[in-house]
Amino acid sequence: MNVKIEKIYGAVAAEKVAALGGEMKVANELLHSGKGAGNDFLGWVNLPTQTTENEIAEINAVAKELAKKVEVVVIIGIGGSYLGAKAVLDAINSSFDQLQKVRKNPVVIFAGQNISEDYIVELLDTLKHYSIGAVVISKSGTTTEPAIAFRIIKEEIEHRYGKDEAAKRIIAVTDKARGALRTLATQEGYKTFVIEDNVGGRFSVLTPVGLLPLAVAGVDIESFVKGAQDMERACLPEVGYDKNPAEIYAAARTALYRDGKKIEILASYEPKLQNIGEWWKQLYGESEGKEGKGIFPASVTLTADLHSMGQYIQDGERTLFETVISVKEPKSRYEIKADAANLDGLNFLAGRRISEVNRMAQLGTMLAHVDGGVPNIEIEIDKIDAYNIGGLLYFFEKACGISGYALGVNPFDQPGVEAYKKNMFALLGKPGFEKEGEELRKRL
Ligand SMILES: O=P(O)(O)OC[C@H]1O[C@H](O)[C@H](O)[C@@H](O)[C@@H]1O
Repeated sequence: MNVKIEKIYGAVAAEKVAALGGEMKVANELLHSGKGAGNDFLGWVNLPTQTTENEIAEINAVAKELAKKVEVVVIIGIGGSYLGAKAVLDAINSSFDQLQKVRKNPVVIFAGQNISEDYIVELLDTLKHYSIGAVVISKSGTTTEPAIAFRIIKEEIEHRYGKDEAAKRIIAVTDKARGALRTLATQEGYKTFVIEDNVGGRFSVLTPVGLLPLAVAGVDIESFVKGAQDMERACLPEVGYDKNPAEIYAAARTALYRDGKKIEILASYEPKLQNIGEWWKQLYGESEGKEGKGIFPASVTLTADLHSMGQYIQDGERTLFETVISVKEPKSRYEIKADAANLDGLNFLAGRRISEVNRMAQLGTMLAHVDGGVPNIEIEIDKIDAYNIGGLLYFFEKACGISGYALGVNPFDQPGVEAYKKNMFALLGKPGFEKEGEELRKRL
């Protein structure tokens, strides 16, 4: 991985960014010494190198067992219990995975990430035609959205296969002792995997939360973890600032934020990485957005969004900066052909690869945005595969911890998320919320 920050120097001087190196180092050291805020949630820091071959083998074995039985696996979860697996799966699988006629692995789909009645009914209707299983994921075991979806999918599986067989088609990933899902899993005899207490949801993609769904879908989780392990080593505080990708990225975005750039747009020219953006938004949004502070994380997929958001990025409020995930080499190869009529005038591209056109679009856009007052950070990965994506996600986690400490917040809590939950329960008349419900209804 290469983190290139030269294209921000027009907005903040190189010396100003470099001067933050020491501060980033201190923040990075805090993540390892455990002396910073939220230090009971630092289990993710050394997680990749602590993951054993046995743990990976067990996840693969359980996934294989389930995959043998079913055509479709419904992964139920929300937030950190959903976005990581979704992001990696989309990045690694064929863009048209669900249309493959010959398949080695079950189709993996997601539920519990919304409360849409239409979504659930359409899901149940579709599942009728397939042999199904489920992986239910909730760290707390009490989150409403996945709990509702699981209640419904569990009933469907039990109805179709009976309780005993259902217990073989359902796997739970949750807290080791607490929460309704743990109680239920024990009672029903589900196979379970544990999310350790010291790993927060948005930092849990390298635990069974991410690894199990990925294994079910046939992703090489060994390489995924290996990529994260190598990145863990590359981002250690012992690695000098100049060579430390997480510290460099954290310094660049911190410098820009302090200089008035309040919005970071994560961009990619590979549509498969779109959901990496969604995962990244939770990671940075929940970690930094508190106490009236924090960079607002947004994302775009280019070139598609150049035809929608491009205008704003080029000419709108100058509070933006852009971080581009660029990919050195595509997996495939396709050359544009010559056309005798050349009505579209594109024969000048004949014999050239589509990726070359994409590359020039990327380079041209970067310069246009920089000229328009949008500083650019480039995060370059070699290719989109399990190894490189594992590394990319760990890199973002590490840089997030460092940035959060530099911002002066606890990057590992999310107190603000409770506000909507309280109101929803009150409006739904949950026992214990009667008075709040009455007050809220008056305001509607
Ligand atoms: O895994 P769960 O406990 O179900 O939590 C799922 C998600 O919902 C919460 O409200 C938090 O804001 C997220 O950080 C978390 O990832």
